[in-house]
Amino acid sequence: MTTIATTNPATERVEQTFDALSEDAVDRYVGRAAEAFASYRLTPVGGRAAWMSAAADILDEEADRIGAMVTAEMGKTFTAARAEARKCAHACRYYAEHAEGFLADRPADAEAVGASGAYVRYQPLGPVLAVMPWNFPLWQVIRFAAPGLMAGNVGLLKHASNVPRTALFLEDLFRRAGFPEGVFQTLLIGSRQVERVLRDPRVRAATLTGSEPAGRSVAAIAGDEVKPTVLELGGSDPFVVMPSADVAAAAEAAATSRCLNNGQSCISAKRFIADIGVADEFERRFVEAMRDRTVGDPMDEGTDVGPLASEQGRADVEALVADAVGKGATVLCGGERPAGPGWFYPPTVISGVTPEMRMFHEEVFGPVASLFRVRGVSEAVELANATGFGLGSNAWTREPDEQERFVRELDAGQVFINGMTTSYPELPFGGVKRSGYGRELSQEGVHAFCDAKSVWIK
Ligand SMILES: O=CCCC(=O)O
Repeated sequence: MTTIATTNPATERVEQTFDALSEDAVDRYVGRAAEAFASYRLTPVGGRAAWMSAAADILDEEADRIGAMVTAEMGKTFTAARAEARKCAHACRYYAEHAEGFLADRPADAEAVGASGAYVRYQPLGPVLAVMPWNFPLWQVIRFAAPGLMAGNVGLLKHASNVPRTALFLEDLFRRAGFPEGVFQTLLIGSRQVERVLRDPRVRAATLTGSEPAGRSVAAIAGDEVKPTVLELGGSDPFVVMPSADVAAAAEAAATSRCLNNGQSCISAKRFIADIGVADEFERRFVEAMRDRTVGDPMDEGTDVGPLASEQGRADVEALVADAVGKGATVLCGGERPAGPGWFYPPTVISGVTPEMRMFHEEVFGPVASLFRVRGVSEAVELANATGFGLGSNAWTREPDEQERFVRELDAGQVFINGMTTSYPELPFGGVKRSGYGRELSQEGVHAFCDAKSVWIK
């Protein structure tokens, strides 16, 4: 039985528990979604845009309150939680402004197909089940919902069980913004109830951001039902530093990326690969920057790193570090949990990580970096790609030829040169290999849940 509860990771105190919906209730929610879709799909895009802009205004106006709610549920710093609310507002506005263009009919060569007119029309799929994680509990949902709803779909959210207040807030947000009843609903359900919803013929597609096992399971059921899916799974992003790089800037960005969201972001850089020409300097600066991060109360605006979201999450990180150290790796900073309540874990840098260690292959979902040394671009690319994941990637070099090689050869859905991987509504987001498939955000995110209907007229 899944516990749906708000437990403050900084205090370990359970603040509120929630009952999961009964099967009958879930059935009513799905029915309401199907009914809402029948009329919502016909609403003009301009009307949807007005509601989406209203959602953006609420997110901006209430960013402080929303931020405090998120911090209390999953432990990210208040500063980061408030920034997340504002980023969501920006995304809602972006789709309100651009969706009409993304959804416009695309003309085709009528003469070539023997027609007097031919074009492609983008039409919504229907109710989409969104299975979402706790790490960016607002943003991960908005990343689907803003483009998805603008395209005329309706959403059913199954959020992670540790962020129920945020999940309910999101339903309320879209209702208050003016979207018709049933267009966006939160299902407070456990993961065992997901299969039934996904197999319901009224649900037409699914999107999942989360772990690889969860992705496999949802994709397998959806495949059996012949329903499309978008999967955004884990990552173990490389961060390469070459001799021509601005090493000071790279080291600071490296620490920011690794400590982002208390180390719990799929696109945090996790494996730091420095060319031998700058490895000593990079290591010194990076370890210093990681040591300088302030760990503490996530509500305090001076805190850089709050607690991990769960006790299990911290135990998983500790097990990966212990495995590496037990097999000969060296801890350069951090590596010990602090005393006292809260699921804190300090920024940690580890060198000497080898393929025998779990950390070499697995995603570390906490502020722990592994450090490697290579000679030249070919070795850097080989090591960067020596992972089953392929979400984001970062390379620091001022040499145009090297930049082009990293762009071409890194196996990842994103490559950032002289910067850290970040998601933007303006750019498609997603992974390759075991990091998933399909794209969210930008025009691709709108089309992900559309049928491209070919129209031929004589
Ligand atoms: O955890 C992965 C998503 C992070 C983001 O979209 O910024």
